[in-house]
Amino acid sequence: MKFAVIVFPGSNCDVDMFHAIKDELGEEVEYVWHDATDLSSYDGILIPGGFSYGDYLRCGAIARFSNIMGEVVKAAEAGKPVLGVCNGFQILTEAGLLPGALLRNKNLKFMCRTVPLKVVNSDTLFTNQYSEGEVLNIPIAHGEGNYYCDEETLTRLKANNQIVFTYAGENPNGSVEDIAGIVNERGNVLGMMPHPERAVDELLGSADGLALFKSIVKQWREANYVSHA
Ligand SMILES: NC(=O)CC[C@H](N)C(=O)O
Repeated sequence: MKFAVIVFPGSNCDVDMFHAIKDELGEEVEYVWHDATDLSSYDGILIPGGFSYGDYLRCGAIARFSNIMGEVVKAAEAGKPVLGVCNGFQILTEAGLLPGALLRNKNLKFMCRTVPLKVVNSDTLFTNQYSEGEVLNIPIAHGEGNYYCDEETLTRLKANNQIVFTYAGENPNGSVEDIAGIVNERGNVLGMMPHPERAVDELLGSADGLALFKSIVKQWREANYVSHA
């Protein structure tokens, strides 16, 4: 399986994401600069965290207009897995690929720590290697991680099982219903504030994020299995 890690000016988790895929997962991965206009040769699209365009005007608000985003939309429409972590999640909401918005943390501070994260839906292509209700240790590092959506959207998210992760301990940022990660209705676009790519080896303090990437690969291999019998 071949992944693209999209790099914007100001991305700073691109190297961690690349490392997670190449060294920990052992899959193919390439950096793709935000100016590129073709993602057709990639099977999975990863939008890493960081401070794209210095977080002006809002986190992700400028990155959403980069050339590459038209291709990210195409990939999502084609059913390819698209994962946005932290700034990546913010970009996906700004682009309209995921509902809702990420607001300033309720305490107005940048928060950087490992939090307990609950797997609410293990029936997605991103979470099939977890069990429902499992609690993971995954780092957060954000200033605008306070997930907000209106009542109608929340009702829809619940009805379609689109809430994938919630904060299991104290809600660190004020997110509606402790939401930490959601998928689109089709289930192939995941946005999450915590950083699974920073939790792929016990040496980093946790390896709980690795199964997320393994889930993507497992689903892809099953979907693209070619019998030579
Ligand atoms: N680690 C990140 O991706 C941070 C995202 C964004 N710059 C924020 O502070 O909310």
